[in-house]
Amino acid sequence: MKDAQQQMDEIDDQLVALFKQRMSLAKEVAAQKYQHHESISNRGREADERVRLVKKLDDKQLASFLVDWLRDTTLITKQYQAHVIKDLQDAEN
Ligand SMILES: C=C(O[C@@H]1C=C(C(=O)O)C=C[C@H]1O)C(=O)O
Repeated sequence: MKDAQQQMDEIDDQLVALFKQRMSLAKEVAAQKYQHHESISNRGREADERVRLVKKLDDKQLASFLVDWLRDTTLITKQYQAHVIKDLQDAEN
């Protein structure tokens, strides 16, 4: 049990590094969306990614849990992008 929990903590360390990387890229995408007056949400891309990743997971039992995880991740990403765009707007005024 201890060993499994320790391994989960190590995975969390990797997730934090990946979270930071993903949010940094989301910031770049947000700036491009702001520049081109595009909406934050891209439901088509979200749906395509969901299909691709569920296929990649290849696990029927885990599929709906992955979909929930992706939904939360995408929501948090879009909240961050809204925050980034607000900062860009404020900087212009
Ligand atoms: C990161 C983007 O912005 C939004 C967030 C996404 C995500 O977190 O996967 C996907 C599409 C968009 O709704 C993007 O357009 O690529």
